[in-house]
Amino acid sequence: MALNGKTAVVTGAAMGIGRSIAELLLQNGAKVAILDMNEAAGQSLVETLNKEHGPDRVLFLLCNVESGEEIKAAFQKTVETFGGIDILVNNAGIFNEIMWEKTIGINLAGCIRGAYLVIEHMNKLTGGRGGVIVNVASIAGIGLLSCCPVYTATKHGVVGFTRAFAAASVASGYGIRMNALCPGFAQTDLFSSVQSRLGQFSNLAGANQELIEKLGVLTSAEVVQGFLELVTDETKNGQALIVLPKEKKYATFPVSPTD
Ligand SMILES: NC(=O)c1ccc[n+]([C@@H]2O[C@H](COP(=O)([O-])OP(=O)(O)OC[C@H]3O[C@@H](n4cnc5c(N)ncnc54)[C@H](O)[C@@H]3O)[C@@H](O)[C@H]2O)c1
Ligand SMILES: CCCCC[C@H](O)CC\C=C/C=C/C=C/[C@@H](O)[C@@H](O)CCCC(=O)O
Repeated sequence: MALNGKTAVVTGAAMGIGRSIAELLLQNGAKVAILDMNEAAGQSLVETLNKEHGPDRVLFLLCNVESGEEIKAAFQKTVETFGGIDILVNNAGIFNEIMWEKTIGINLAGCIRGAYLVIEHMNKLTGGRGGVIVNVASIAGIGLLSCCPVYTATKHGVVGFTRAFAAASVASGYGIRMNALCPGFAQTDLFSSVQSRLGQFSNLAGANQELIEKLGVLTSAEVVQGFLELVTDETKNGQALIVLPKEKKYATFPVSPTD
């Protein structure tokens, strides 16, 4: 899929990985709706991007992905402004083992909520032009991170949802691809604040630090190169792309648990 002229919606795009994804999409000629619950950061980013990319290509919409109503309204505004939605990036996420139900509500339910609400705008069976959804999971969606069982569960959930939805979309003729981006540690606000949000497993902070030193830390710019591949390569559907500082590879899964 060529990005030029396409319309993308990116959740949690006021900063961090989401911001880098929005910038990459703009650099490649797409129009972008930035959804975030941080209004000050979102408005300030749009002012910067308007100067860099010209007016009328970027839109900030205040939206908490915990609310289906807010997501629905933001998608509607995007369609009215840009004429449709071709790409959805479910990126909004938090790391908080203390507020674990909120973590599930944002990281996993927020992703499902976004996907199910964008179907009406993309589904070829109901007059849409098809599209692609990328869910920002994590390598904690493939392997475990013992310091954060709930974060790990949400990201495993995102990967499972991605694989099953992709198969369901093919079987149903929706014309919507879905892939999961699975980065390792990346230098963002989420990453910097982990220590104070480990809750009952803060005793495992040291072991986690050793893992960080072993795997290294990605820049957001490195993460988004993987994203570009998942969006533009039309052969990729139901894939989970692992991105680490020195390598990029697709996750493999057993064909069937009974094999
Ligand atoms: N930083 C890492 O090491 C890392 C690694 C792998 C995957 N990820 C995933 O990447 C995604 C982005 O993380 P990041 O590191 O850029 O985080 P970040 O904290 O830097 O940015 C997250 C953005 O999401 C927004 N947000 C949070 N909750 C929201 C909500 N309910 N509704 C709307 N917006 C909301 C925040 O306001 C912020 O702008 C997350 O899903 C995270 O799990 C991060
Ligand atoms: C505290 C992490 C905050 C950022 C979370 C991000 O989503 C990044 C996750 C990055 C790395 C995950 C690595 C998982 C590795 C496992 O597969 C395994 O190799 C290591 C198990 C070590 C352990 O017991 O925790």
